Amino acid sequence: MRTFDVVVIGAGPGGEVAAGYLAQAGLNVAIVEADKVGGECSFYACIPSKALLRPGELAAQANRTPGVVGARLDVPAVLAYRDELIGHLDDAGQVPWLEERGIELVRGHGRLIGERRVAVTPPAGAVTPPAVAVTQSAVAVTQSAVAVTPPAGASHDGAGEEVLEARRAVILAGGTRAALPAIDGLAEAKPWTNREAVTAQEIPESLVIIGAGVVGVEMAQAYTSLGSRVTLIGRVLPREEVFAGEQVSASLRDQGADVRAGVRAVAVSRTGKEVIVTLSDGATVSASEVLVAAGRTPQSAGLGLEELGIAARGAIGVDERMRVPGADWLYAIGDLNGRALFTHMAKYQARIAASDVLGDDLAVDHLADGPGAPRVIFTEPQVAAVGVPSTATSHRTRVIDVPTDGNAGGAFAGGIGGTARFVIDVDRDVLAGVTITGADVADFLQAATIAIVGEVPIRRLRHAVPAFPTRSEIWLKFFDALAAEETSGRR
Ligand SMILES: Cc1cc2nc3c(=O)[nH]c(=O)nc-3n(C[C@H](O)[C@H](O)[C@H](O)COP(=O)(O)OP(=O)(O)OC[C@H]3O[C@@H](n4cnc5c(N)ncnc54)[C@H](O)[C@@H]3O)c2cc1C
Ligand SMILES: NC(=O)c1ccc[n+]([C@@H]2O[C@H](COP(=O)([O-])OP(=O)(O)OC[C@H]3O[C@@H](n4cnc5c(N)ncnc54)[C@H](O)[C@@H]3O)[C@@H](O)[C@H]2O)c1
Repeated sequence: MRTFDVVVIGAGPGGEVAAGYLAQAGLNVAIVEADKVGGECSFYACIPSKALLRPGELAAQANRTPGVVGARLDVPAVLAYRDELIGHLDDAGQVPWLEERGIELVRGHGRLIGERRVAVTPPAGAVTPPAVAVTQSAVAVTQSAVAVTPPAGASHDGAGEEVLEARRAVILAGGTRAALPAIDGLAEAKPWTNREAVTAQEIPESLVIIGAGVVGVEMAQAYTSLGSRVTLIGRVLPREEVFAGEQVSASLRDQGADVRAGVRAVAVSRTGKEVIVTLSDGATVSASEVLVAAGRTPQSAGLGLEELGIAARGAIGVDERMRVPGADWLYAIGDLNGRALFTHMAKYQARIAASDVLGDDLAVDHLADGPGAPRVIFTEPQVAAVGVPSTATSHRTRVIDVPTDGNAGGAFAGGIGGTARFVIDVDRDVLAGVTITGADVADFLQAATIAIVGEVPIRRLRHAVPAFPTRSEIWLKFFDALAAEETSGRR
């Protein structure tokens, strides 16, 4: 048995940042990873999806710009660029980051076998790694060859397990996998999940997407731009401001996608090369492939939690320090705790958990976590939002909408339009939520996040002057609209 100060299970963005933070503080840290260092984000989620989206976004923007004609995609080159960014599904490029910080990487599946004890089962076929074919699609994904040689001093039981002991804490950071909803025939139809969608080597002639949440709309955007005939099923971005879903739907339709927002998928079947999806209104849609984008399942089963008396179904509940109630040595961060399924929030929670292990207090009264966390959806238009939508707050609010491109800077922005909505908590005189749609609005979000997390009073915020001619003048338009309302209210 080897002993460390902290053992982290899962080397996605959450686990890596927690391990890095603790190692830099001088602690002796092990990180256990069953698949790829870098996690879902690096290989099957954020990075490849954005690599597929960005070229189409740029080409569309260029073609909307007066004086530019004929920008178009070279699809094989887009896929090659994506493959390069995900290291051809080999995590060798990620491991040095751990090594440089002196973090011990232990390959295998980790599970708790007692207080501060983790058993690691080496990956199946660890000595001669097999090629794992993902057969349900045009994709043949070969897992990176990971030879696991037991390190000096390691002790293994008869099943090849190694036991690690943590002096201080265990941090669970195992993330999620795509949920397969109970739709008749879905599993048998071998649907694509996010993994096949973002690693495909061929673009199917047509694609039907079940679920129009974040994964659904981003993949609808990407595959439409890459030449697939896309049908998107489900209410579009139901957790965001209604106008955001409407604008994204309208834009996808303009680009040629078939958006069926009022229905749900109720049955799926595959006949030969065709998948047929039956909708709740009785209609059917056929396509070459079906992508299920209907939410995520936390990877909490098989972690040994039930044996420790901790509920192990679904997301693992945590307090504001990311501690699992009833076990002061155990933390759960990132997607696994279900609070805010974003890479930046996994990394944020990692810093909170690590600082708690170190006895510092980063966690006091923070407003950044949970459903109001900052988020950007990389469609055309992009949707950048932080805090609560106007429909989801119980406070007395006032809503101010201004056009995203209704300022001098917007004249150069590619002509896609969009809306910037500011939701004011009237009693506290602070912003409760901001949603901005439009071309290239992702980086607008941080100003709104600072205003909300900093609880900057609106009367103070008016003195934050945006430069001319920048698109940040949406803030000026917001203050103008607010002043106009106040003036007319006084008359
Ligand atoms: C298609 C798609 C696109 C996305 N795009 C974005 C985006 O643009 N921006 C954004 O902020 N978020 C995005 N997300 C969400 C983002 O991917 C997640 O929020 C993020 O990956 C969560 O990080 P994590 O560290 O919690 O978990 P993960 O990245 O899921 O990593 C968990 C790791 O733990 C390992 N593991 C699990 N259980 C065990 C175990 N028992 N033993 C050992 N190892 C284990 C897994 O193999 C994995 O490597 C996207 C998600 C999807 C599906
Ligand atoms: N840009 C980003 O930051 C980004 C990108 C992708 C994913 N993510 C994260 O990943 C999470 C998971 O994304 P997701 O899209 O899988 O989940 P989601 O929860 O955002 O959306 C899933 C949608 O599928 C719908 N659905 C379920 N069953 C259905 C059916 N039978 N027919 C039609 N619709 C059905 C649900 O009602 C829901 O609206 C997101 O919440 C987000 O936090 C972030």
